[in-house]
Amino acid sequence: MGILKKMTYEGEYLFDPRLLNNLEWDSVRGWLNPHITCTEPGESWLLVRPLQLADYNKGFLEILTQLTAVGNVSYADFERQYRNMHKSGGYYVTVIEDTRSNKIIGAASLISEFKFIHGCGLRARLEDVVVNNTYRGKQLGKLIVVTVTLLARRLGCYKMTLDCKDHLIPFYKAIGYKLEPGNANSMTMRFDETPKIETPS
Ligand SMILES: CC(=O)SCCNC(=O)CCNC(=O)[C@H](O)C(C)(C)COP(=O)(O)OP(=O)(O)OC[C@H]1O[C@@H](n2cnc3c(N)ncnc32)[C@H](O)[C@@H]1OP(=O)(O)O
Repeated sequence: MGILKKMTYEGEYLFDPRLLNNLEWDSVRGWLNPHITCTEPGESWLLVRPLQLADYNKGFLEILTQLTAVGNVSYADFERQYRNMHKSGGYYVTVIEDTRSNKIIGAASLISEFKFIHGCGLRARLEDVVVNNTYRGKQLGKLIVVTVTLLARRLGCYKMTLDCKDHLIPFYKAIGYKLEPGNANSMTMRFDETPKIETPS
């Protein structure tokens, strides 16, 4: 099974695309109106899938600049970091492609983390959510976030958390995220505005 699984996606996708099939979309009915899913996103030209190396040339980094500073990332940098993520495991960078233009128009990352607590459980973090500004307001933000959230559930994570600006609280509340009383603070210590990309030894 291990070898078969590797042959079908390794090198092609950051993670096995079959993980996005048959997620529990019925459990989130009402959050997206009309109801769309990652496998039936409402338009034939919308494709929700794991990140690929080829996305470097499909505008993946360009849309991330609508979220934060990306810096000068060469293809070699991108490939090294992609392979770091693949090797490390636990990185589920998911994108939406407009197949008419072959451009990445949305992205969100689920990062899973092994814990000793919660019975050696797995927790999830939501990171780097963005939709290209010309495609906003069409539920694609909700679609990509709910996709990776359902994926976290499928992976067996006991919770998924995120940090966001105040004005986005209603966006996340509409898709099930809650501010837990006494537990909704986010604190930061910055070491570097543009962290270096390094390969773990
Ligand atoms: C964990 C993190 O990564 S937090 C960082 C989030 N990303 C960013 O801030 C990057 C810039 N912003 C974006 O890329 C987009 O505005 C996103 C991803 C936040 C939302 O994408 P969209 O495709 O526009 O979202 P979508 O169409 O699914 O909107 C759903 C609802 O959220 C609301 N909403 C969307 N964006 C915003 C916003 N910036 N501020 C307030 N409300 C918003 C919409 O009004 C809509 O409400 P409705 O369903 O009642 O009409």
